[in-house]
Amino acid sequence: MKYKRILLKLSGEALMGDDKYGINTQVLTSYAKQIKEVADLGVEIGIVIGGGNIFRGLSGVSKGFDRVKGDQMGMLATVINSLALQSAIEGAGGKAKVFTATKMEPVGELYTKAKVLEGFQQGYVAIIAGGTGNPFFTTDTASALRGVEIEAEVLLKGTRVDGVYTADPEKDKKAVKFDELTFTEAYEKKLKVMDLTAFTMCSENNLPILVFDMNTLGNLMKVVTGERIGTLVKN
Ligand SMILES: Nc1ncnc2c1ncn2[C@@H]1O[C@H](COP(=O)(O)OP(=O)(O)O)[C@@H](O)[C@H]1O
Ligand SMILES: O=c1ccn([C@@H]2O[C@H](COP(=O)(O)OP(=O)(O)O)[C@@H](O)[C@H]2O)c(=O)[nH]1
Repeated sequence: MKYKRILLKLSGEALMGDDKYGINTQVLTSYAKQIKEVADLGVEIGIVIGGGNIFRGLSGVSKGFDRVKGDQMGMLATVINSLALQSAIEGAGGKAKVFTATKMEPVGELYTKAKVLEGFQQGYVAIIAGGTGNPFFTTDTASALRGVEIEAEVLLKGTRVDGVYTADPEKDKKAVKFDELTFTEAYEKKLKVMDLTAFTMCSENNLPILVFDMNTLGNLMKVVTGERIGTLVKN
């Protein structure tokens, strides 16, 4: 096994699959299955999930919402996705707890590092919901923060592209994939791996990021067992 403790960031937008909005059951089930398989190996898994499939604070602003309210709506959207994922992991026969950045009992327990580590010892996957709890941040930043806090060995960014490219592969067919690069290279080449706040947090705290395609069944297992897929970004 390559990693014993991971922080998995799942994009809310990827959860839509081919739908226009919300949660696609097939994608959700595939995520849950992959997570359960890896948890069964004894890997300790913290998960931060986005909310872009339901609501993004910035898009609220264009509709006339106050930014802070919009961001709070976005953070609540991540809680909705987290509950769906918890339910799907349980449906697949696994064990998962939801922790929230702000008080929300009985929806989830208030997040603390200690509670997450205790959950790991009891064999639970820890879904850490509600972003950072603060507006003007993203779930990328929340995943960097929680990853550093829980002392994960790597931040696995599961998304719908299979790594970091010389340009956005969804827009530029000639883009070439990197197998590995440093934080400095990614920064200088202005490659969109994560937003800069998240990126800096990882770099300063020496938390490597591995970007990989989570929408292909079995990929999470490959990553955790050390098969070289995706792109590794490190110091
Ligand atoms: N240099 C790049 N390498 C890889 N993906 C990129 C790059 N630039 C932009 N992207 C885009 O970033 C997306 C992945 O980021 P992610 O945060 O998971 O998506 P979202 O912002 O939709 O939640 C991809 O769908 C891809 O189109
Ligand atoms: O710490 C956080 C995390 C998220 N958000 C809000 O939640 C929304 C959904 O998160 P994100 O866009 O990161 O989700 P993803 O792109 O991964 O679907 C964001 O647009 C923000 O409005 C926030 O305000 N603070």
